[in-house]
Amino acid sequence: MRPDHLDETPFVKLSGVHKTYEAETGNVRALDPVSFGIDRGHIVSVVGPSGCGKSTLLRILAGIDPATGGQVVIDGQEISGPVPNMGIVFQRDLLLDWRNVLDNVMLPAELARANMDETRSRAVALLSELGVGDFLNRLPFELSGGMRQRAAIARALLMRPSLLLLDEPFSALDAMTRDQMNVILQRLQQHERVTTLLITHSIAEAVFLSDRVVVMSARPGRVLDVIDIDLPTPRPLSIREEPAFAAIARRIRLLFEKEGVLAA
Ligand SMILES: Nc1ncnc2c1ncn2[C@@H]1O[C@H](COP(=O)(O)OP(=O)(O)OP(=O)(O)O)[C@@H](O)[C@H]1O
Repeated sequence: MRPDHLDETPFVKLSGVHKTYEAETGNVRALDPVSFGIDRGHIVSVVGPSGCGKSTLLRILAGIDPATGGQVVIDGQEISGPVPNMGIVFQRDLLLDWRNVLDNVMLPAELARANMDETRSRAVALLSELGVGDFLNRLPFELSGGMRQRAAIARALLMRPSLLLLDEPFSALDAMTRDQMNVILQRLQQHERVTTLLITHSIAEAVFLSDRVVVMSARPGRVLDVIDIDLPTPRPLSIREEPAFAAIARRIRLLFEKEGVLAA
């Protein structure tokens, strides 16, 4: 673990970010001060138990929910409102039912009044890379959950965001589709190199996809450990059976066991 969980100059830097919700039924301390960094082009995962403040952290980073205290700096600028040029994917894909796949992916280009020809080529290329190039004219209801989520990822990446936020994007998918999505996302990241924060409940997914894993305690969430994942990339799924991978997963599991989050 780095002494202060921070790099010299990470692209994203959270310093002492904390959050207390003021609700009518009383205050909810959701996040204790959290500090870590995300280097440019890296994927950092936040893994932690339900209710530990992971989504809160993501919303603070997106600038759509203010922190109670602390500082978020993105590319040298402290954020004070919604972060421009950000891509976001939630557990629910939020595709528009009446638009076909290509038109769903093109939505951010329309909103930004971008050059439609150029962005359409990028949309088609992204969808092909994601394995849904043959489904451009299909409506969302005609697609499986995994295919819908691929379209949602293409939409989030279309405008080349400087930051990609993934809030448990694969947790509604079956285990095999989830594995497949992990491989696809990793392959895409090999050339997109977009700075990414991934929120997940899955230790294996976090270790497989990430350059760094932030391990959170139960609510109020605090950082239990920040682990740099030095496994070579690209990683085949079979890496999960290798001792180095298993050792990292075990280290994270033991932290949760020690906290009483997982039964020992
Ligand atoms: N707007 C709100 N007002 C009051 N409390 C809130 C609000 N949003 C979240 N909370 C509380 O803050 C805590 C953290 O919520 P959050 O959704 O960030 O957790 P999470 O780790 O993402 O959970 P999960 O893994 O189950 O999605 C929870 O106890 C939740 O009930």
